[in-house]
Amino acid sequence: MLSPFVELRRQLHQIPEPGFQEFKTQQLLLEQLSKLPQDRLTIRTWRTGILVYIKGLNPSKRFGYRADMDGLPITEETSLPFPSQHPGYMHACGHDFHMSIGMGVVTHFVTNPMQDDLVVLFQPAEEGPGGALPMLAAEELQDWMPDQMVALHIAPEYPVGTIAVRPEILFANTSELFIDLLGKGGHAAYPHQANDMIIAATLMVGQLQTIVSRNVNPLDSAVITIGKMEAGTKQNIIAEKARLEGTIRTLSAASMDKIKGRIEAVAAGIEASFECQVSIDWGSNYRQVYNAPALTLEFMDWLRGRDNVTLFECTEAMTGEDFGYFLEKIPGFMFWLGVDTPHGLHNAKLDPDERAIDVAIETITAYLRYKSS
Ligand SMILES: CC(=O)N[C@@H](CCC[C@H](N)C(=O)O)C(=O)O
Repeated sequence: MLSPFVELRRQLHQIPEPGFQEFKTQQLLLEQLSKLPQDRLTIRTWRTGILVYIKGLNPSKRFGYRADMDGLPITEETSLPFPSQHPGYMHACGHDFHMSIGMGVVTHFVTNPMQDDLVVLFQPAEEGPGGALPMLAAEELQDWMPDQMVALHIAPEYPVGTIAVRPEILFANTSELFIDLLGKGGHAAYPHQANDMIIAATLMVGQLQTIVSRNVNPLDSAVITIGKMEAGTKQNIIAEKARLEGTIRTLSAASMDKIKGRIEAVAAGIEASFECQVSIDWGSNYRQVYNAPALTLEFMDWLRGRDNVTLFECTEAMTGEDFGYFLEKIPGFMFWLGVDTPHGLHNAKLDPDERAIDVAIETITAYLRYKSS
């Protein structure tokens, strides 16, 4: 028999939706919540997100667990019997896991309350444009603000039963990057009468790749990835426009500022040499995920005494997470949950091991009960 939370994960897996369009996801979660005993439960919605309050027995503080909700624009290539029913979208970053674990935590505490209160936040739009910052500012959260936050992220590279974490920085600062190049289109046979934005954009991609290697201190990790490039309309027309879409990752805020300055300088150079216009949009920016040192070390010590999990002290990762905004305001931490699959995050074949769902629910509920006693 499948655990109800594995079953829920499979239902969620079939309905991945873009950020702030998680309508079916919200409805499914609300339906699940309505089946639970209601005496300790208060539910609020905010945009496509959900805030769930579970009253404790004799509360003196309020804990928070956050699960992100959105899917990614990826066409699923798994051979799962419950694939995405939304063409071109997939839960390829584990948010289906994060939500079903969140529901497992809610279900546990409505039937076995702890001393303290708990707020479980189902947060939209983690992949972009970022739901954490506006959710933190939402009226619906102000009188429910937790005193401590916990969140997790699935980790394909670790076996089931592994929890990987570290104090201080876990994930990088991020900035999206959208670059539009506007030149002059023309006939393929008359390049001297046009400004070809395919040539300008490809040169720009090459120049962007020199920034990390030449301008950033090698001891301070940074990444610039261009993940999408669009240009042109037909094989014999010189492209008037090109667009590059990417992301910047840095461990330090200073490197982020420096990289942005260098990108502007590269753009000015391309404008001068191609007599074109280059405009840059930094999209959404996420703060680093900074795990509160004392709480994280205490969690790690507590994990060492558990026999259903193995603790691994990991290094920082260049992934980003808008949970960093929660940790900027509220002490807490994020950890990696091992789900043992050869395919990485954002891969069309990602197939995390569902046994990790119960491991996570058990670990989070036991930890919160320990903290609440
Ligand atoms: C855990 C994870 O994969 N998070 C995403 C966050 C994306 C932030 C933003 N859209 C960007 O691309 O900068 C990641 O790609 O790390």
